[in-house]
Amino acid sequence: MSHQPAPFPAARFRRARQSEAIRSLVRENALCPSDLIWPIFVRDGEGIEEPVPSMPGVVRRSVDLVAQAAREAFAMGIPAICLFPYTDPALKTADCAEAWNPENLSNRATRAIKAAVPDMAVMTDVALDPYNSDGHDGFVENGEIVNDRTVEALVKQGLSQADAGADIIGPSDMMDGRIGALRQALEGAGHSNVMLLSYAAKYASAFYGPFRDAVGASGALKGDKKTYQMDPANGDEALRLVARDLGEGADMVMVKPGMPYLDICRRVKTEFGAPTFAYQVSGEYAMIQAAAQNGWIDGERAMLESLMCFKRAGCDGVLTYFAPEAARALGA
Ligand SMILES: NCc1[nH]cc(CCC(=O)O)c1CC(=O)O
Repeated sequence: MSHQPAPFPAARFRRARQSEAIRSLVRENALCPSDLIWPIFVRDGEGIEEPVPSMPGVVRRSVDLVAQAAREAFAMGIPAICLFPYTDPALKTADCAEAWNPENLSNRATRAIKAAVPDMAVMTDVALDPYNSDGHDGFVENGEIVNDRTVEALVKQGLSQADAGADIIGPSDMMDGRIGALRQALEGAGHSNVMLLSYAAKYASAFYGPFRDAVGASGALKGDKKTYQMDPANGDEALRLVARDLGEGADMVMVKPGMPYLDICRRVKTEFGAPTFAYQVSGEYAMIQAAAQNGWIDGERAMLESLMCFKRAGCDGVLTYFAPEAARALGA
């Protein structure tokens, strides 16, 4: 590509910005509802929609209302939903066995969505934090988050999600070796079509705060997640992790959080060309909503701009709590 434009006035860049018709002709990227994966929170009960205070506009839904929400989202062109369970503290045990209970909330919600909207892709989360009384994504032994025993549990969890009908399994735990172990187990169990969307470059971030409220893990979390999630100072390491996970059998990779890590999105897409997703996490959502509620920014414009920027950075799609609102704003 030549970076030497003709001298003024042969080149007037404003010509290409003079009207919406012209701007739309030269626009480099597009944002559509089909770029969006909608993360939702599932809770027990029936007919319940319970607001999450730190995420205005986001609710925890009972399974029956999850199915209804999926129907509405699919009608707006959103192709995938990602499930996060709000687990009753009484079900959190040292062995995290609820994580692979075929009747756990996540598996029931998967079956309900698949029954209501068979063509909607269901993505599930592999990590132990919703089931672990200390809020960590892995087992804790003598203050250490242990890797290999955790991977064995993650495999059981992933298999139970595949058995329930999940299309895409998203390991968000950041243990080493889990993608290879999951891929091998899925192949062995006849789930060769189940996809792995690896949270390959997941950072130890302050932007997950509202999510931990939403799944009831905030009070529970002892310490931090810095021994398994990435240091925000690192970029090259993200490329090594993506290479590793693609090599172990990931079909798609994710960068998380999103907006502060667009440089990582671009580097991952340019380097590997694999399906690349960003997670616009709870804290990013909360920032935009809070500023909009205060009248400090135009919430809809900020939402659409932030989502378009993921496309420009090379992402194929975005996990975002804004999915239904964005689809509506895009005219779905
Ligand atoms: N396995 C945990 C998990 N899965 C998704 C998120 C965060 C999502 C968000 O903030 O929106 C987290 C939080 C964490 O790592 O503590």
